[in-house]
Amino acid sequence: MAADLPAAGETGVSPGRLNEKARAKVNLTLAVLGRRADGLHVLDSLVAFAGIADELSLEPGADLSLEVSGPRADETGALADNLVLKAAKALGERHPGLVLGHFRLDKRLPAAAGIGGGSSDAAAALRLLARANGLPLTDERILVAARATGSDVPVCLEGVSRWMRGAGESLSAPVPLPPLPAILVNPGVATPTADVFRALALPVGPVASSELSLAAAIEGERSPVRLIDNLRRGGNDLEPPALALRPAIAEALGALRDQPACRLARMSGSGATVFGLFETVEAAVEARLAIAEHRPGWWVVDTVIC
Ligand SMILES: C[C@@](CO)(OP(=O)(O)O)[C@H](O)COP(=O)(O)OP(=O)(O)OC[C@H]1O[C@@H](n2ccc(N)nc2=O)[C@H](O)[C@@H]1O
Ligand SMILES: Nc1ncnc2c1ncn2[C@@H]1O[C@H](COP(=O)(O)OP(=O)(O)O)[C@@H](O)[C@H]1O
Repeated sequence: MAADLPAAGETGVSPGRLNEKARAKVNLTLAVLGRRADGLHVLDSLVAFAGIADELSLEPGADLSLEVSGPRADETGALADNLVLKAAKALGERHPGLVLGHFRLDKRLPAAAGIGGGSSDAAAALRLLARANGLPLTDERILVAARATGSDVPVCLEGVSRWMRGAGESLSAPVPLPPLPAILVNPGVATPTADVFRALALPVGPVASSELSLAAAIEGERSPVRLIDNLRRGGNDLEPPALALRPAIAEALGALRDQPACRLARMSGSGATVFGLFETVEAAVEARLAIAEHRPGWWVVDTVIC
């Protein structure tokens, strides 16, 4: 797939192709604290990133264009609606004369899967444009463009673990986590985010939440085992509506829980991807092999989350 879009800036001297990884986002916990008058939901979520990633590159130039290839290219929808282009245009509107260029996306992560593939691609596009234009990632125009592109894009901008609050616009300082051996399992059912929030059927206002803030318990934790114990005290409030819409998610969670070494199995974001946490990489690989053997149609990868 390829398309050319109108020029939106001056040609800079091409310093060559720039590359960025767009890592999968994982919501280790996700509490829904209420619904705002604008309809968006107020979240409190510990967001981390996995090693598995899409690859995005940019050949800087005057014209904005994108080509998408890779095993999951077909899932990204219409090229003109790609979040890479949305992010680039959002920044171009706020920065006249921005050097743009030709993006190439190698799409490996499933789309509409709760692991923010599109958001992470959009954030990688902003990082590439920042590099091509000599802008710091803290430039206000980049932050505003990230927010305008999607709720998950700001946290994906630097791609380090943080508490994400509000509708994604409020981020904590980085929360360093020990590397967590994990597997990601997607049972092959696209799960649009808006459908899952709608299924929660929350009225506008706060919800009574019994969930304790885990921030203090997790701060500075260097032991994966204790971290997983604390994460177990949290949850994902989007699991019940997502499971009602997509029963295959319950099967994926069941497959993880059947693995004796799996210490925590939970859905990420609005699904349908679920993650399992393990104490060692070897245990994660063994579980990945076992699940993949029984479910050849599912996307099952081992990775490390941090
Ligand atoms: C739920 C989360 C958790 O990280 O992840 P995903 O499941 O999408 O990966 C995110 O908040 C999703 O962020 P993102 O995927 O960027 O969503 P957006 O495009 O901004 O919003 C899509 C739609 O979801 C609903 N939405 C989104 C975020 C939010 N806090 N409240 C909402 O109600 C709205 O209906 C919105 O129109
Ligand atoms: N680069 C992209 N990668 C994936 N999906 C994209 C991309 N650009 C636009 N989309 C659209 O955005 C929707 C949400 O994608 P994604 O960010 O992967 O899901 P989620 O919000 O569940 O984490 C997809 O259904 C797809 O139509």
